Amino acid sequence: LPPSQVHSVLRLQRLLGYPSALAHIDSNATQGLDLCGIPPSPVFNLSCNSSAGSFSSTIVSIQILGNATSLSRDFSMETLGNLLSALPELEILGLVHLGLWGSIPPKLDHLQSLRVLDLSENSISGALPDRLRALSRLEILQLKDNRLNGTLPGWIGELRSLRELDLSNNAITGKLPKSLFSSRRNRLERLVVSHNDFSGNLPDWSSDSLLVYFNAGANHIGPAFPKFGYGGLLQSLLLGQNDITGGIPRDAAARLGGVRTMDLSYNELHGMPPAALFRLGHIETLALNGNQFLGVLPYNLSLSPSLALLDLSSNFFTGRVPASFLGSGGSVVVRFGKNCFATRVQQQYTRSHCDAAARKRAAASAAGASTPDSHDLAIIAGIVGGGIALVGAVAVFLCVLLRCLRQQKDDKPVQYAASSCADTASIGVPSDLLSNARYLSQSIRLGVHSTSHNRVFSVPELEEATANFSLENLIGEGQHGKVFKGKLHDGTVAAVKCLTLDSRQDMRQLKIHVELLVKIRHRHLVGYIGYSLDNVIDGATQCRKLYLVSEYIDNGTLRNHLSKAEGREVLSWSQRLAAAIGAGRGIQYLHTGVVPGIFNNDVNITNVLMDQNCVAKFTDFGLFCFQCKTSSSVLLFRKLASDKTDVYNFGFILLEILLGKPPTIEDSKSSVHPKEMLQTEHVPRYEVVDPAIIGNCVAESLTTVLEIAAKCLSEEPSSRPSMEDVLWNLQYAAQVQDRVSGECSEELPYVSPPRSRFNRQAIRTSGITNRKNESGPEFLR
Ligand SMILES: Nc1ncnc2c1ncn2[C@@H]1O[C@H](COP(=O)(O)OP(=O)(O)OP(=O)(O)O)[C@@H](O)[C@H]1O
Repeated sequence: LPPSQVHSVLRLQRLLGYPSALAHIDSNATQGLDLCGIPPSPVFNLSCNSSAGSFSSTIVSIQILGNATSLSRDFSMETLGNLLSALPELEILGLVHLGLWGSIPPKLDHLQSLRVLDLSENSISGALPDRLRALSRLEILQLKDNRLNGTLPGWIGELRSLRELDLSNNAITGKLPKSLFSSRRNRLERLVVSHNDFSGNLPDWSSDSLLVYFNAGANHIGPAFPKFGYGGLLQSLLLGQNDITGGIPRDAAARLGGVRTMDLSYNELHGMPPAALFRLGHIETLALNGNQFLGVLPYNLSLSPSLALLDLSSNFFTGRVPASFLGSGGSVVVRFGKNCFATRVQQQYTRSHCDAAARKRAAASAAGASTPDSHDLAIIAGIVGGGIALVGAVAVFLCVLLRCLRQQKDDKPVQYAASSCADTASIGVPSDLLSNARYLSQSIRLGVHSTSHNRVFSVPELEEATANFSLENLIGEGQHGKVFKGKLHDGTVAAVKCLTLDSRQDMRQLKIHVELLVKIRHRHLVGYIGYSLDNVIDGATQCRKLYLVSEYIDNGTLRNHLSKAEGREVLSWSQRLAAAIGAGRGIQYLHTGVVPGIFNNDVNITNVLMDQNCVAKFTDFGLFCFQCKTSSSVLLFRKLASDKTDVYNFGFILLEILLGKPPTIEDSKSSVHPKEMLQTEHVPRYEVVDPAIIGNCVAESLTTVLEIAAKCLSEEPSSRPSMEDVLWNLQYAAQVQDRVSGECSEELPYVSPPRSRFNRQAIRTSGITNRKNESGPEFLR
């Protein structure tokens, strides 16, 4: 390399605060430094080109993946721009998760050969500088997860070579430029602008657009439904959480014939979705939930055979549930709760709830407060036939009224009952699609780390990481298989779990499921970093291997922390509550934060791992369908599973934190099984509680946990509480404890006293909490 280029790399290393990705570059050894010879790794890649007949090379690619949260005050984007402009042959530039801050340096326009520019996951602010329009060879522009603002310039769609643009998770405002949607201007196939502040209608979509993937979820796009050209190539249309109002035009299905994933959830769509939408030839995921659709779906509504997930929940549908939604044996998951269907399946509201919404909509249409949907418009057009506007308005009113009346007549009179089930639906986290990147951004919003690691590993890579799955690296073995400790290429220490699969299992569905699992991120879940699916099928067993790679959590299980082993102090009552709340939050996220929910999660105290900061993290989730002998459909599994098994098993975790040891008959001082001690006929006794917590544990707090544990362990699933209810009680218990003892276990929201007081009287009189401390709170003695 010419010395000037070596110098630039060394200056870059200094400017970026010596990130660990560049640790192997000796900044003092300018002489003989072979930058072009450094082998590529997942965090650093530098490649060079040497032209024929020339003795020197030139740098054509630099990719650095950092782990910084922010760079020092001395950092300057301008300096970065100057420095990079000294590498004019650069074709690929990736500076990801390095904490870069400031505006994009205009000088990047000197990099005329640039094909890939990736500055994702930094803190870059400001607008896109106009001078970047000179980058005519740019094919991929990734600026996601930054703080960009301002409007999106029209020239962005004029970059003739552009194939992929990702601006998600920024604060960009204004309309999306028309140029982005025309193949005459660019080669764009993938456009991701989700989680910004874009507003206004989308420009008409020309039929020659090459877009295959379009994600503009979580903006303010609307009110008009976008107009798509016929015969487009679009496969993923993600427009959830926007402001699109009115009906879905009847010809939308014909225009979107190739779509596999369609998310229109959480808009303000109303009327009736066209039946053709449900029958799209390639559709796999269709999310229409969280809108204002109303009316009666045809009982014989047919669904496309390719459909795997249909979400119609949280609308105002009435009448009978279409037969296809309840059909058994198929692999489609249909969510239709929170409507007013005449069924007790999934949670339904009473008919009056939906009728009120229908009246409101009719009134709004009549008052012209909202745009009438296209169907209404067609009828108006027919009636009015180009007549006077006033007559038109009256006609709209009459028409809507007539439709409502006809609809009421058609609906069979059914007794609608409000569901008595606890509301386990999503709270705050919107429904989502299996393949939607919003999972990641939601997770990031929930305060979790970069997801850059998620990837497919090769088997040799994992063999290298675990020294050929050597015994020294074996951490343990559970019902799903062996777990090994391993060191990945980039130095990350990971746990590698080997699962055995029946080769007859539907690999496509399994892959969808695993790809979802590796995207899930939550503070209280051990994240899966990636996976590897071995293609070799064992001739004797007809099984194949799946390796799941997850974060390595090295502070033992919650069970380890309840006994004095390895010089560890046992957890206090507050700490036990914090751990239970943490694990519970992780499990609740699996039930309600992912759609369809993930249940039957092998909830078990040895699957609650403690990190160095004593934060509890639940692991092994989503593995219910991986046993070798099972060949049933993954999606069907998910459809049939419920949260009540997890709640039951969570009861055992609560029991163990109370007892301080595994709840087995042999260990119990009593002849009654500890679980039964919590039931009505066997009132809990003082002796069952771990002596280590007696004395610092507030009686009210303990009683609350005893009660909710007893409820979780009810034999009858319908008597068990939801995870949300359990958490609510645990938070109350922690709050009572912390207020009195002054221990602060974790930041907890304030909760009022528990709603359900299960068998409180029996427990109170059992001798467990009946001694009042004169000087204040009741401590258990
Ligand atoms: N991500 C991880 N980091 C550190 N240790 C782990 C991790 N995952 C599992 N382990 C450890 O590996 C061992 C085996 O775990 P595994 O989950 O397979 O079985 P288990 O929890 O003991 O039983 P079960 O199969 O019933 O869940 C346990 O000791 C567990 O603590």
